[in-house]
Amino acid sequence: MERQTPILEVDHLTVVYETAKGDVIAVRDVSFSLYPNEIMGLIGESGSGKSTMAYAILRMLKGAARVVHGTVRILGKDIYLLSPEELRKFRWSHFSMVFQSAMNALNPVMTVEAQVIDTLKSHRPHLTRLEAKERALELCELVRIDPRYLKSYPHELSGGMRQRIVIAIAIALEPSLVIMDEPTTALDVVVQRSIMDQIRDIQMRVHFSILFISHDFSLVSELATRIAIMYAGQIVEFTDSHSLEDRMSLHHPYTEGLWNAIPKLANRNIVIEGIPGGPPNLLKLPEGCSFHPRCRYKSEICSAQTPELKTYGTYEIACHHVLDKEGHHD
Ligand SMILES: Nc1ncnc2c1ncn2[C@@H]1O[C@H](COP(=O)(O)OP(=O)(O)OP(=O)(O)O)[C@@H](O)[C@H]1O
Repeated sequence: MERQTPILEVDHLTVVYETAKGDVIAVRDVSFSLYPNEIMGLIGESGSGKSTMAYAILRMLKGAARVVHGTVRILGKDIYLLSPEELRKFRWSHFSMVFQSAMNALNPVMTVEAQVIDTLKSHRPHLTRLEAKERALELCELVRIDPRYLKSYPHELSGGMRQRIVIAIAIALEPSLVIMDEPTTALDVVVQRSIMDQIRDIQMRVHFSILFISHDFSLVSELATRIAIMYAGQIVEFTDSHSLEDRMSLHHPYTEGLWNAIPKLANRNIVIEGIPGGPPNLLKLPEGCSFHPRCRYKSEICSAQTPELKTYGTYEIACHHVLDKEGHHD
């Protein structure tokens, strides 16, 4: 299939937190592209650098965090070369975001309708109030919220409804890219499921690309077609979600560990295996492959040489043993 021009291009991105103890390299030389209408998942354990990468892409890093290398292009524009005013115009119109905490994203002293209209009018000043109100109604329909809630304040809505409103605001200006960072994590499982279904439904109706960040592998594998697996600031694998289960032996050992840690309904008696050990200290990564101290397949080369991402069919995997680890399976 011939690929279109990417919506998002991340090229050799490296982000550090400058701390008294030294630079914490939270994102290390990450490159990938996201294409029109594509939903790409980004998963990894807590502390692997997912949120830092999201904030870097959005040019929203704060405090001690710095992009020290690499570029981020959205619709071909290097967003770090935009002036603050250009960035303000570009954000929401071309890319937007949905974070975990809807409560923090919404203004507690404005009605939902005022907030939707505010976003619309600040980027499309020529819209009349009536047109903005009509668009707010349309958006309500899209996220399946009864329009009467437009007159409510955020605290009057449930967590799931608030998150739907945040999604409505994120897509209000028809951006090409929406970055979602754990958008359902704060919600209970039933609401989480309904929001996931809705995200898929909205994306099919209005078409935009999504970078969906989560630590929940099963959630991501249901939504995304392509998945990036992040470990200690690096992408160690790009995989497609269709054949995940069938070909588990042909994945990075970390991917295998994350997958095996998911409770499977069909196999209730199976003991869930976690990944031994914990994430490495980002101030001082292990030599060679940073996953090797936790890896059951490791050999001498793993502590001596950093594996590069290599292509295996539709996958890219950074592991010295991906082809021979099959024989190690119990
Ligand atoms: N302000 C900071 N100063 C120093 N290090 C930080 C700072 N914020 C984050 N880090 C470090 O950067 C690394 C990446 O953090 P990040 O929050 O991006 O990971 P994450 O994968 O999104 O984790 P989570 O799922 O818990 O949000 C972590 O090891 C974290 O300790």
